[in-house]
Amino acid sequence: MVRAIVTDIEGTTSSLSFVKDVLFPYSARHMREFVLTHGPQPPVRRMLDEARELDGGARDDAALVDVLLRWIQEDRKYGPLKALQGLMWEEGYRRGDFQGHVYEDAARRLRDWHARGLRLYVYSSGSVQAQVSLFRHTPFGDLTPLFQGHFDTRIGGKKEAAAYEAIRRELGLPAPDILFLSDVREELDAAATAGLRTACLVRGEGPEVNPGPHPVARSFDELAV
Ligand SMILES: CSCCC(=O)C(=O)COP(=O)(O)O
Ligand SMILES: [Mg+2]
Repeated sequence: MVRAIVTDIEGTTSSLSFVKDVLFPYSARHMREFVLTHGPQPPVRRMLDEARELDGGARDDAALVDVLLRWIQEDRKYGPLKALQGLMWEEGYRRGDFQGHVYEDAARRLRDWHARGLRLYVYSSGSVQAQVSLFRHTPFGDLTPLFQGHFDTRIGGKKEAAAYEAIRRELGLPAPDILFLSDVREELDAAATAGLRTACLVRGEGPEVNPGPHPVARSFDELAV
């Protein structure tokens, strides 16, 4: 029996184009000014130092911004980049520059599952802060009360079975009681290796999705939960 659902965001609850065409360009446009303005603040400084370490070069902030902009273009899922983006996006949501895109079927079924007592979690490469901001500012209102917890890549990479084992331990449930939803075959393979149930969302947006052996759903309405 499914007792908990862990969901990906991009391509699953939310459209690829919102992330690629709204969020990523927004963070690219604001990166330089954000680093100059907030760089001296200790939490931002730590993120910048981590980014510098990852890049391997002792660069100044101006050069580091160029590295961060390249990482955005290359869709790198690096922790410090994701943490910086999360802070910038929170400003964007607060200013009303955009709202968090969530498919109508996802918002409705998440509410339904929550009302039925299922435990709901998010696992995304976006930072926990970015996840909370997105679900707090949706056209369907604040969806954050639906979730019992959030995971980002601090628990491990989304294509690594160990990350799903760690999530299972955190949830304290047998693996077959947990359903993981994603639009990426390798993420689903990793979750299945850890013993979780899986379903592949095929939203019909972007490149063709190869679901492999995973059950396919075109929307949350097609999930048998
Ligand atoms: C929290 S929304 C932004 C998601 C993001 O930054 C990203 O790289 C997409 O990651 P996902 O694991 O949701 O595919
Ligand atoms: Mg995804």
